[in-house]
Amino acid sequence: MNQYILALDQGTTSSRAVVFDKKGAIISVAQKEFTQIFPKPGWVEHDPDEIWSTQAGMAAEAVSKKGLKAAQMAAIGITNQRETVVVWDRNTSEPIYNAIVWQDKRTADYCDELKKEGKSDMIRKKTGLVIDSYFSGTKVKWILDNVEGAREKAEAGNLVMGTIDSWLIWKMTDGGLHITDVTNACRSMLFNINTMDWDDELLELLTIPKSMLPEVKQSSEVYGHTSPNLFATPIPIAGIAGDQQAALFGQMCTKKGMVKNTYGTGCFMLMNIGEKPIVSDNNLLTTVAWKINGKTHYALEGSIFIAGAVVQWLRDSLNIIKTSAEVEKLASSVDSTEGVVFVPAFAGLGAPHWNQKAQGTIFGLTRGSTDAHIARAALESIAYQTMDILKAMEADSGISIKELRVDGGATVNDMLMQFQADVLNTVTVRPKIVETTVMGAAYLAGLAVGYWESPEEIQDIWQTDVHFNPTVEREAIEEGIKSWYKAIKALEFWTENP
Ligand SMILES: Nc1ncnc2c1ncn2[C@@H]1O[C@H](COP(=O)(O)OP(=O)(O)O)[C@@H](O)[C@H]1O
Ligand SMILES: O=P(O)(O)OC[C@H](O)CO
Repeated sequence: MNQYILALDQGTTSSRAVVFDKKGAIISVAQKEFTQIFPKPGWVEHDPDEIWSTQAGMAAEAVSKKGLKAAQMAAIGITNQRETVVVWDRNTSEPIYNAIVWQDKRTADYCDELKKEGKSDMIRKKTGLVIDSYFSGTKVKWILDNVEGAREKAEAGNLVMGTIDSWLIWKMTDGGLHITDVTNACRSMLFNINTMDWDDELLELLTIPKSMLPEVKQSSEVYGHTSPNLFATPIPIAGIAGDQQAALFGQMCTKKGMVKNTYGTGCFMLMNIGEKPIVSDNNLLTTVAWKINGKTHYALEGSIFIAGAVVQWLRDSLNIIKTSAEVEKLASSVDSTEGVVFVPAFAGLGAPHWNQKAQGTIFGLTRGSTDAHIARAALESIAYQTMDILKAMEADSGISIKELRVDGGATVNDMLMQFQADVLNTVTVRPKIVETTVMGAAYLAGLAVGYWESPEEIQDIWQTDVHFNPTVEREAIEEGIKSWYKAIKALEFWTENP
């Protein structure tokens, strides 16, 4: 009987399940979007039960399509939207509040207080992170401080917390496992990336009881098996990684200096920096790339909060396109933005600016500006934000980047990919299979159970589809870059002078 790997990708906007074969080919896919909850400006929540029901539903669908059977799955790998956090009751498995999503800004003022108290250096050295509401720790503190009775219950040992990987595995094992992996733990602002353990000083600072925390595991090992309530045959759960680290692995950026950028809701660029963490001098994050066979690899990361989401905004709020795909045609209908610059800071600005209070702004509008100019400026903003991060990465690592491997939903847009290559003046490489996030999770699980023998075996699966080479004259591009920096400066002034 043929054996396969089932990989689950619980993303910000949808839950997906994909079955892979040994050659890395996709055998079946199931995907479902779920509800985004915006209770107040700047707040973003998900219903943990809907996350679970959509993810479990998609897993069941993927393993039963095309005559497949659960018993054929050699292992399950899990990858997930990171930082988004759930607090639930250890005894009933009931969440006590919605999941607070990574984009949620409700703890921005508290983060500013921590900065004023002079905690930035200590937190950066221990966690590799800048203080920002993006990370899970302050979100958990908010739940404990604001949900009635939560703190007492937590202190009595009755509440547990976890990122989406923990929550899914808890549900998949009927509460049998409360675990996470190093790549998710390191996004909590509670985990020390030098000692590779939860940090008591940070837990005390954020007043989070240690009893709430999951056990931290490697990214590739057999953690346990699914409960018989999920699939008739228990399947080993054998890989966990946050989605961006999974994509780095799925892109086979396994050597120091290799870089990938994922263009989804946000954009996340990661550079493999080897087995020693580098503290960034340029406002990037240092993050754990993976831990396999006892060896930890680190990455520098630049996180952009709004990338493909700006296209959704054009579609859903401005209604100037009907589908995301239409943006390419509209943006290509003009040769330039005619001076329009769009900074889509709908959720503040992430790396390297870290401006929590920045808001989306469009500069340079004239009576001649049209929806096409705005659409083009929106796409260009994705490339400019990526450029800011690439420059910071080169400065931190001292490595000049030779090629950028790309993946994620927005990479189907050839115009965007070409513009990206032009702005970076660097070749942009799109692989044949752009499902690298979920593939990364499959690889991690497959390696743990011996489905694949070694990363070298997997290396041969990764294949290039298109190389986008820089083409245009630098002059026009440099003009555009100058305008982008002017816009970022103006936005800084706007937020500093409320
Ligand atoms: N042709 C396109 N051009 C630009 N952006 C696109 C295009 N098609 C989809 N997108 C964007 O890609 C994102 C979805 O990518 P995906 O990798 O599935 O995201 P996520 O994992 O964050 O949910 C959406 O924000 C969508 O607007
Ligand atoms: O679900 P995605 O692909 O938007 O990724 C979200 C990131 O993990 C947030 O850090």
